[in-house]
Amino acid sequence: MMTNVEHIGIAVKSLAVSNDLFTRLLGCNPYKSEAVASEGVTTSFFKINQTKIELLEATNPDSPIAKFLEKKGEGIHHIAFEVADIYAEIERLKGEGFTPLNETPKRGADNKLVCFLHPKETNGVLVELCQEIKPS
Ligand SMILES: CC[C@H](C(=O)O)C(=O)SCCNC(=O)CCNC(=O)[C@H](O)C(C)(C)COP(=O)(O)OP(=O)(O)OC[C@H]1O[C@@H](n2cnc3c(N)ncnc32)[C@H](O)[C@@H]1OP(=O)(O)O
Ligand SMILES: [Co+2]
Repeated sequence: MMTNVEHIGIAVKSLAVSNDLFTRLLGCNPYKSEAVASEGVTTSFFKINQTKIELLEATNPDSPIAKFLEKKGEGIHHIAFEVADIYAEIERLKGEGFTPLNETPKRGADNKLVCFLHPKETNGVLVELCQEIKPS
């Protein structure tokens, strides 16, 4: 089952500009910046108590973020939920009639395994599942 909102993903044109904006807005600096080449993004993470904000800038024109920006402009891109066992959650959601975009979890940012559901199946909200990768 999903346990909490792990992060809110926000598509931005420029991390440099938005890092400054969110630093002023939230009153704290980002705690990390990380590129995820497989997704064509560079991310920047802010954390206030248990709430995380993930800023995402596209690193190539084929990136989902580039397409999103082209179509919708800057704004909330996805909501990520934390799960304890992403494999079990994928199976549970399939049993509920959802079709995960990637049945095999992929490596995300911030030391996570991730999976996405299509916004068409979730009232127009791109949903991400995140499981912390535990040290083996
Ligand atoms: C993993 C690293 C990091 C992390 O947290 O660890 C990330 O979060 S990376 C985030 C970037 N990666 C992804 O978003 C992967 C999952 N996304 C996708 O596979 C695609 O973006 C997909 C399938 C959601 C849409 O791709 P498509 O090529 O179909 O794009 P279209 O522009 O044709 O969109 C089709 C349809 O969906 C609507 N749409 C697209 N993106 C979103 C969105 N983020 N939220 C809501 N709706 C979205 C788009 O408007 C189109 O609707 P239509 O009514 O047909 O115009
Ligand atoms: Co995310």
